[in-house]
Amino acid sequence: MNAPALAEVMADADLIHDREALEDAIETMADAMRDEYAGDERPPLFVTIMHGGMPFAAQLAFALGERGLDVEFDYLHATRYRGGTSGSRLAWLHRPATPMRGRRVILVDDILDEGHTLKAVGRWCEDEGAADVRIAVLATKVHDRCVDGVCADWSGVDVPDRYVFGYGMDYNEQGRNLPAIYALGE
Ligand SMILES: O=P(O)(O)OC[C@H]1O[C@H](OP(=O)(O)OP(=O)(O)O)[C@H](O)[C@@H]1O
Ligand code: HPA
Repeated sequence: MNAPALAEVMADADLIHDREALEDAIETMADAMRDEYAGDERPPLFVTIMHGGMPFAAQLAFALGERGLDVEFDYLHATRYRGGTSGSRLAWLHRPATPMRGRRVILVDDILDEGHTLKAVGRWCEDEGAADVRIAVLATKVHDRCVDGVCADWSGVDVPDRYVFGYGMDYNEQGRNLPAIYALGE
């Protein structure tokens, strides 16, 4: 069966965080991140987790640049939801090309939900020899199902324990470019 169209879903959805709130949260996060890396000789490796992390990563990168912190870009694609609303086995679609050995790595993603994605990706970076792996997410979902030992070093906003979309996050591959976060109607 086809998923409902975005317009239908939006009619029932709740606005959770508007664009202004998200942009403010990103600015605040950039202040803290700049302080963490300001004294380093080499720029951190800023790894965007596709697809969902892309809009947030772009905005965070500009906010860091504005504060004088250079970052080196790479990206990876690992997916657990594949357009659906519940997670399954993690599939790697692309791994970063930049050698991780000795690098300080920032993993940049839209949401920390149950944490399986960031746990697996973080472990892979460590296995590749990263000196330090930190996590920056736009949103953290509030529940008690997060895998042990995974938490974001920087998180913009909390979201309720509902399926959320917008600002990079999809509802059946729709709505990623909405400039706010919504929750599916209950
Ligand atoms: O904490 P978890 O429960 O592991 O879920 C979080 C992950 O799920 C989403 O990715 P998704 O698998 O939907 O891939 P996509 O970004 O390409 O949509 C999101 O972008 C995170 O990477
Ligand atoms: O609530 C969610 N929305 C979109 N993508 C996600 N990936 C994990 N949880 C979510």
